Amino acid sequence: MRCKQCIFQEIPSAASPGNDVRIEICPTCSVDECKISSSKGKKAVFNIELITTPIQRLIMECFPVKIEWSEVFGRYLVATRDIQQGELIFQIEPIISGPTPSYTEPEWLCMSCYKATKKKTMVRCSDCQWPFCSSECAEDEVHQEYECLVLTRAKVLPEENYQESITLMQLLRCLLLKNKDPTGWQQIQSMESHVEGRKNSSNDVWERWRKEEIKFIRETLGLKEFDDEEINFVSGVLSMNAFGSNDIHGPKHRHGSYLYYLGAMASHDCSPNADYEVDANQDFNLKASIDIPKGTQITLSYALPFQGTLLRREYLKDYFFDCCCNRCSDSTEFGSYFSALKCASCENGILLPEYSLHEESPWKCSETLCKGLKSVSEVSAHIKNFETLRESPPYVIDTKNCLVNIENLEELMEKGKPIFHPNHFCLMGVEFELINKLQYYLEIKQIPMSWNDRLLELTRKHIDIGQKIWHGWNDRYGRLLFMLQSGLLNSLSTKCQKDFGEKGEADTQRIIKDIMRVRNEAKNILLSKPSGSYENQLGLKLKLIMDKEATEADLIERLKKL
Ligand SMILES: C[S@@+](CC[C@H](N)C(=O)[O-])C[C@H]1O[C@@H](n2cnc3c(N)ncnc32)[C@H](O)[C@@H]1O
Repeated sequence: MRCKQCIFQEIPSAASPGNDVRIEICPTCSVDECKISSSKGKKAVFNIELITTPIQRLIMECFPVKIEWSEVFGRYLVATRDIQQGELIFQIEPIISGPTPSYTEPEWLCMSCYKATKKKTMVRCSDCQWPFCSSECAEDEVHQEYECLVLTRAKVLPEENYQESITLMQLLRCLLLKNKDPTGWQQIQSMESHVEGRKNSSNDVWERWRKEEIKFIRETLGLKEFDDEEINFVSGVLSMNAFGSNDIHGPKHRHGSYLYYLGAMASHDCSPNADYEVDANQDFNLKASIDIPKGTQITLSYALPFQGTLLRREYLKDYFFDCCCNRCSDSTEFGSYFSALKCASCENGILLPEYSLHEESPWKCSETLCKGLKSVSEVSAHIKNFETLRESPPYVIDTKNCLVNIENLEELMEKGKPIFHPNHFCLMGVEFELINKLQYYLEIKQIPMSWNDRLLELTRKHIDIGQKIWHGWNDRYGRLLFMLQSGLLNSLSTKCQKDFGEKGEADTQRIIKDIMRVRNEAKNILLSKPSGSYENQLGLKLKLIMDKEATEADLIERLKKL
């Protein structure tokens, strides 16, 4: 039997027969007796066999997480030792993965890597005719061993109902685990599926979808061995536990969905202390965004951290819990005022919910003498109206004419300013788009000084507010630091042309120090991202620059030559 914590140490003990063994801890790890119990209140057992396979590739001697259980969270991950910011906590292989439909890509997806594949150049499976982007991908064993035979036998071609079939492909693969991979199947059986919650939900989308799934598996594919309940359960597991590939900025986005046993144990927090990446091998990499002390719960964000509390909590209802994390409990969201509105009844007041965890709470003005008040539906309507405006011409992204876009984005923000606090997520969402546009102009060296100043102003603001709501290392923070250093460098090169070595020298030295500091942090964050991702490419670019300009003196030399 292996140690529950580090997984690697064999424990000399008489394991009880069957799969469920009492948890034992090796002397290296020795901590208190584990208190894991199942959510259904069964006795405290944990099937260690279930987690040995996916983590064989772990290189750590002592495993840095353990699973605990509470009434509120169900099972969750806890740090078994201090974990450092940026550290890879663990890396695991998926139980199973599958494609997810893409509403942005007009092409089909490769059944192996899930990237969009051009119909002209794709390779079809010689048996079932489903698409692959290359002959290498067409060798995919999962496809051959799992759905290929079923699709061939049922004569289901990609040409027919492609969107529906592709949406259900991972469900099919999961169900086929039952015979193909009993360990994976057992892992799935232990996962949260909220079957009852989905059944009783007032949202009739679940019900309609449930019928579609059953029809596809049992009728279209003829797999009568799976009954409604089983299909329902596995579908719930996928909805609650699967991870999307988060490489949306990469050169070729994978439209994939991945199920990981230990990954699925991470609980949610709107200001999480960890982040994940699905790497090129489809492995799940859990990384610490901040220092995580021993005994702390390790959390991910299931919702978008760059949305306000109302929207995040609404989204999390699909996971069947009301989020009560520290960020949701604090109406100011750690002093960021990310959801705050301006009071319409006085000059300086801001509107915030009186009771932040209470859905129907009125939003009240912060000024003691002001009676300014809005209902939650009025607040939601403001957000909805602004989002609708943002998605309508001329404010939608116009890739052909970026110049108009910058002016339009500024104009859109002007429209929101009378309603929202300057740090409101609606305004900051538009600002972030603006930052990216300005950065584009900076890269092609067509940025006037006034735009560079705007880029610096916005980047600093987004770093400051972003770190309040999502502390530490994350993709957005890394990208913002990259933009900040290039904006600073640009301002310095213009400044140097004017007064290098004269009255502005102290100022120049300060900016140079700033650039070196920002570059170092940006490089560390960006290079920790999976190779091939947009962030990693930025990191490599920065590394090249930093190799040439390793010291402040190198940077000054370069500036002098400009
Ligand atoms: C991906 S699973 C996490 C593992 C799950 N707790 C288990 O025991 O299998 C997601 C589910 O965990 C629970 N959960 C996660 N984070 C939570 C939180 N912050 N508050 C309450 N429940 C949470 C919810 O039931 C949610 O649907």
